[in-house]
Amino acid sequence: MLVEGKWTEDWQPVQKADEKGRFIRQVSEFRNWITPDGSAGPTGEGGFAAEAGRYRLYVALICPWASRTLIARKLKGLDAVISVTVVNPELTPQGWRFGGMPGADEDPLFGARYMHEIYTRAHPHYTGRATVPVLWDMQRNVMVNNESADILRMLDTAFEDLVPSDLRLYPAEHAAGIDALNARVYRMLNNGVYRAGFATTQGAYDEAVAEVFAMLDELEARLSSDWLFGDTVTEADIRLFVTLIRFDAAYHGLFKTNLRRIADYPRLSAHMERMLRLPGLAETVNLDHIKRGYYSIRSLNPNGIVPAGLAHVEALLAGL
Ligand SMILES: N[C@@H](CCC(=O)N[C@@H](CS)C(=O)NCC(=O)O)C(=O)O
Repeated sequence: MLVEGKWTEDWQPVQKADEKGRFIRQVSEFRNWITPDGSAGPTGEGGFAAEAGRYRLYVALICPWASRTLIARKLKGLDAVISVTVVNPELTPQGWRFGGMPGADEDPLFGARYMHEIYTRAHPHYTGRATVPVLWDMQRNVMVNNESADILRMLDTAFEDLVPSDLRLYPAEHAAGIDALNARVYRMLNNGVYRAGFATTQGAYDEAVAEVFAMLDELEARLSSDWLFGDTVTEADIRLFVTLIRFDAAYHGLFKTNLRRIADYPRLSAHMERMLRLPGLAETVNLDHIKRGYYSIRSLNPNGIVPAGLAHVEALLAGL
């Protein structure tokens, strides 16, 4: 991670653990919002007006948090408005790097080799991990935001004058319900799989796995209609999908969340497929990056061997 703007130690996936060996994720630091007129958003400072070609998203296709933002960009029709740079999915001793395999881009703005260089450009004395996604302002050369939950939400409304859309990912009538479900899905499932995978005690693992499958069971029972809220896709569906699509490919094996696969849940499988059929959405999924990225985490998989299986997920993607 970076300490006072200097890369100080080899990259380790476990960020922080509590006294019981439970994995703790770092809190994001850059929290400004793009808004239609540049006024300040719910957090951070103003000065980030919606403009075509001004902003860039740095993402990893392995990363569920980054994928949330890519999906919102697709569903809101913002491809031509916000550009994207994809990092290499294999984490190096210096964290994310650019280029080096199909589907991984070089950094077009600064020719950086590592993502942490983007952070020190934004903040020369930054202390913390150089995470993705990052939303970058190419006009002012500053980081707008590095919290995917914020980016997902701002993309729903920030560009509506430039690119009108009928789709509301966070509709007012379901806002409270979405917030309540998001909080539980985040804790028990999205981050729950990481808490299982990076647990350093049996007790922390047992607790996390139980929560992961309690939430999958609950969502399987709940999904009696196509979407989690109302009759169209919302951000709650996006936040569920990014974990479902990685589950059988990575979490089931590497993170040992192996009581059941998503393929064993008919409604969750159908939801995943429904998402994949939304226009453009499948372009945000790269199974090769997901597998190679997760299985490159040496502390969990010392020899870096990528498993062969997964015919069912590959067949689903191939058949779209
Ligand atoms: N709160 C952040 C979390 C992002 C995050 O943890 N990203 C991971 C990849 S999935 C990362 O970049 N990790 C790099 C590191 O820990 O050094 C968000 O949701 O945007």
